[in-house]
Amino acid sequence: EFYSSIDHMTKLVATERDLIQSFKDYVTVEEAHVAHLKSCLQLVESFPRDFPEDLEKYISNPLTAYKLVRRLKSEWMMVETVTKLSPAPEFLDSLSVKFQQIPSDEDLDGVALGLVRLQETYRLQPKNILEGGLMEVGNVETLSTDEAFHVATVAHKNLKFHYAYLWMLEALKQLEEGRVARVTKKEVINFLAPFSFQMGDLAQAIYLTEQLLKLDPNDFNAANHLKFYEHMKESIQRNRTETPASGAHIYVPSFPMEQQSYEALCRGEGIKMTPRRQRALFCRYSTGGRNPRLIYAPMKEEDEWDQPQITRYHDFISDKEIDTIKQLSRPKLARAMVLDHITGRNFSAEIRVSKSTWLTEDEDPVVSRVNQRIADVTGLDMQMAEELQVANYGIGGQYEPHYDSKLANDSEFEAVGGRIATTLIYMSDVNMGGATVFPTIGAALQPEKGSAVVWYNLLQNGQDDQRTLHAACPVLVGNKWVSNKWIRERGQEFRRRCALSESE
Ligand SMILES: O=C(O)CCC(=O)C(=O)O
Ligand SMILES: [Fe+2]
Repeated sequence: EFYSSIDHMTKLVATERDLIQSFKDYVTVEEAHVAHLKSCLQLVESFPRDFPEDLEKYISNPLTAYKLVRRLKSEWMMVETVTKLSPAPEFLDSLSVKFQQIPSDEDLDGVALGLVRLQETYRLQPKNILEGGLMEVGNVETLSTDEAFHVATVAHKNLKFHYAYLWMLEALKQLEEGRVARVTKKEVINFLAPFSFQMGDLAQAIYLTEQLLKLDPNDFNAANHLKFYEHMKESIQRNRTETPASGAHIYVPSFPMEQQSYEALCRGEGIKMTPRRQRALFCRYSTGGRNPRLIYAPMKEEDEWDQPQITRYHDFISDKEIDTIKQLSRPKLARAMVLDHITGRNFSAEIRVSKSTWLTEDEDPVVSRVNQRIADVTGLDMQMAEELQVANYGIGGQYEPHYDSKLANDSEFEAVGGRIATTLIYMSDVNMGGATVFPTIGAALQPEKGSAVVWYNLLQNGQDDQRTLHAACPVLVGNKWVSNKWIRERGQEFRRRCALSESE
């Protein structure tokens, strides 16, 4: 599928351009064909049409007989051939091959759902989206009535009722303004009227159902619904204490605290760093403990967080190295999987929407160079580290809160231990959204192209550090590329010493 990676989506632009050209070529050939048909028509129209009463006499002229038979045998046979001729079979064939590159229904719903997910996280109304919220990148887009209707139905199918409602209202508003659309007012109101009731807006349900009856006075369903709504209204007015049945169906999603905190952090709210603690965060040049490779080119090291320590290395990787890594990954990118702790199987899920792949050192010297640099700045042993993972996030691309260290059922676990540390390399800036956030501690890291952040997932006593729960916020505008390097416990015994106390 396309929607989970912007990189793959860009290919669709080429696909569309290609389709336009092919279709144009095809129409040219069809036009030539029609011109040919017209000339045939002209020819047959010149045939005699006024025959004398006495056909027998007429046909007994051998020249006439000859001409008639010849016409039927030759000209009409030609017409038969020409009309049966498929003018451009090769074009039709190539077109059907190209159609295979057209996104699936799943893709279409995926991008719509991505949009709704962004709305949820960043609290965006349709208005914010249509009137410039996303225009920073300089391309002004808006949604047509049919598109608004589609987004609404996808949101509804995915139980995102709040946004389904708002987009459906937007579609209706556009129709009332007289916009031309394939969807009709009746279809929209048919959806919206009972939906208004479910959303707790009885007055609107009544108003809309009346509109339906105006459009079609014989609408039996609408008449019945209206009776029911009127009855509800009366009973509410009669007995104000009676809880209105409207609203009974409202789906109120209850997010666990962590989820709320995650979304707030993504919006740039709720960052828990006191000024006092902030003053204790520093920037310095690091030689990785007099590492010979860093002595002459020390790393720009910055404290991002204190408890637990999260460190950022600026200019960790060059633009050229990034280009190479992207180039190596592009053909291999596939939808990222998550591990099911119960079955031990990998599966694709909305909680992780991105495409990823792994790069080995034999693929290019850049991979070993980057791995070496990770070893140099962390001072950890790379023998048991996982290969370099590269990920590209698509529209609404995200990774919901998780622990990198959680690797139940990992067969390697016994041999090489848990993921003691994570190095996350940002290979792009992101225009809007896409931060890496830590909901438990209230930290948010902005992607900065070329920088890398490092943290320990395990405490010094080897247990999971619960504070390292983290997430990749949905990308709102932009194309996010990252690389992950997970370093395993085994081999670090002499690099990172065990703690003396239980909880360090
Ligand atoms: O992309 C990010 O910001 C974080 C990615 C992440 O946490 C992961 O892939 O495990
Ligand atoms: Fe992670």
